[in-house]
Amino acid sequence: TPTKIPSSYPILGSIFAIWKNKERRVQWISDIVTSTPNLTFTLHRPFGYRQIFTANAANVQHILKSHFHNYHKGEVFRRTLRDFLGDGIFNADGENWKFQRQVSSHQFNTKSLKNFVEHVVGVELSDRLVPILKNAAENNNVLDFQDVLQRFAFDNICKIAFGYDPAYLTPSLPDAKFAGVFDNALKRISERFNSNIPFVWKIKRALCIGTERDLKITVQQVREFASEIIREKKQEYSLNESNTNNDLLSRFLSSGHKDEVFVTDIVISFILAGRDTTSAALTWFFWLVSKNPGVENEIIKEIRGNNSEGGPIYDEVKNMVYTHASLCESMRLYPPVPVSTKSAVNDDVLPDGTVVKRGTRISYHPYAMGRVEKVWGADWAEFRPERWLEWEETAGKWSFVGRDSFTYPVFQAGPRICLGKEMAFLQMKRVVAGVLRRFRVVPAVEGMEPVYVSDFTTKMKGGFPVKIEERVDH
Ligand code: HEM
Repeated sequence: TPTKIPSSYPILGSIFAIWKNKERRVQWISDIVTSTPNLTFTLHRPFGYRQIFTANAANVQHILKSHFHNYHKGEVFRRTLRDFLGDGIFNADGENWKFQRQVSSHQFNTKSLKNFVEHVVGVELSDRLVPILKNAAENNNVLDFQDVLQRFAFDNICKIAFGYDPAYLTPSLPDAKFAGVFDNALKRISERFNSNIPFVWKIKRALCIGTERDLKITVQQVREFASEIIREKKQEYSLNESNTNNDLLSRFLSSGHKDEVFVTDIVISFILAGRDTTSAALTWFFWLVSKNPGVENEIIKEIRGNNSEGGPIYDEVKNMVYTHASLCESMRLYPPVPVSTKSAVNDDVLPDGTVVKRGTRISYHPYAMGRVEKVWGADWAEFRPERWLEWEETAGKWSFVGRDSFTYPVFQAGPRICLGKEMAFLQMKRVVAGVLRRFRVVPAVEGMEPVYVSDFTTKMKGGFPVKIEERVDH
């Protein structure tokens, strides 16, 4: 294919092309990157700002692992997000990052994960999601499945992060105050990244006008809400030092970290990480499955093979190989985090020869990487879980054949690989089993082709309207 690199002009850079493609930034960059010989290109933004995009696995390994110390979140990223995320793990580099990573990692040990999938996810599923689906099936209602899955994930992550249940997924699908303000704050902060002239937001912030004024208000609301819960927790602690709650906040409090601002930062980062990611993955997954009945049948065979009442738990969920492959395959095409950006600390040269100047922003692009023909073959556009599987003739079952995390960096890779990866898979597989065992999820509009949009994570534009059918043979 001929390369599609946009024209660039002095001072203005490629502003016209950027502007023209602003509604489909991710797909546009993906088309360009996959058309270049090295799977790498440099976008010239206005005023001399450069940004390198790459879908080259050797470059990704270089940035995320072998030269990890040269690629930070960096000051631009940190300053842009600081008003919302403070110094939470998502917005931290160096020692501060290391410390948070270390304390939080205990939240993801086998015992915590077991508890999470059996209790937190299990209860949300049986007490909330299944009754809502049953009701929709009986009344032939249309549900926005994206919204339902976001509510599910929000309840879950709040319980993990600070042992608080916002009860966002209840039959009336209420406006939960915390979720609402969190959403608004996120939308406003991502506008900073998407503005074409990078410093305009700073002027607006200094003057406290427009979107920056709204941002200030919503961020304050998020933080007040979080602080209130934290204060309650601290009080619980002072009354009962031996409290053995297993949420993340309790873990930080019991390790002696009681600085309210700092623990608020931590909690907010975790909510951001765990909230829209699994719901985005599942939304696209259910759409793809609805279009591929052969895949749906295989998944159901696997779930029923597990055979436990009320849906499979920890060990069985772990063993759902075909479902695991189907989730990997849907995230290859629709990665919840489509692009992730680092900043070079010093001058460097990437393995493909691309020269990187100190301070340059460099983004690896999982969305493009799932579309590279040389890697996935001529049928890359097809949803085919079997590309992740091998049939073991003697055992009579599938086994999973993973890709290395640099070819498939959907969860990032290297020292900062997603902390919640295993938790996310457990949660998603439990939801898939709990839903598909009993229901069919059918797009309300036949032949629907959703529009992929993204800020930090991806969404289906306008939601995913579905009808729910209860299986007669469940
Ligand atoms: C399908 C679901 C998920 C996907 C695709 C995903 C993907 C990612 C990606 C790409 C990053 C790197 C972001 C960056 O720094 O640019 C990341 C980081 C992170 N994720 Fe996930 N994530 C998922 C679910 C979760 C869940 C459920 C949790 C927590 C409960 C979680 C916790 C984290 C944390 C704490 C980090 C920061 C790690 C660090 O900087 O050291 N993630 N994730």
